[in-house]
Amino acid sequence: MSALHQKTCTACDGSAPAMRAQEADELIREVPDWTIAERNGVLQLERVFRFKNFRHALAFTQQVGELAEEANHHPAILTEWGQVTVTWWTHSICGLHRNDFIMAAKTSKLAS
Ligand SMILES: C[C@H](O)[C@H](O)[C@H]1CNC2=NC(N)=NC(=O)C2=N1
Repeated sequence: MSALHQKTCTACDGSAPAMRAQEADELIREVPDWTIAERNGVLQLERVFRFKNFRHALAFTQQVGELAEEANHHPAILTEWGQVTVTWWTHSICGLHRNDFIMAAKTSKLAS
């Protein structure tokens, strides 16, 4: 089976059920640098990427934005001096979908 970062997001029209915590706990093993957070009852995937200054953080932000546009799947991104916090979840289902784990793996690949 190919690695998660090589997979493509599938269409998610909002009819798919949000992933349960147990399933998310299994998939997180494939993206161990990411954390599952719950905000307002919504499970999300989050990782902080560190950079040496704001310019590098901004360049990474742009790369993540391009990745998101290609996949038509979009994260929340907080860009600060020296760090970028990327948060993935699927808005249409108010929770996690396999797509979020694929995007997390692709995001990590950008930074490696
Ligand atoms: C119409 C368009 O396909 C949708 O609004 C997409 C865009 N990007 C998205 N990104 C994320 N993270 N979740 C969504 O449900 C989502 N929906």
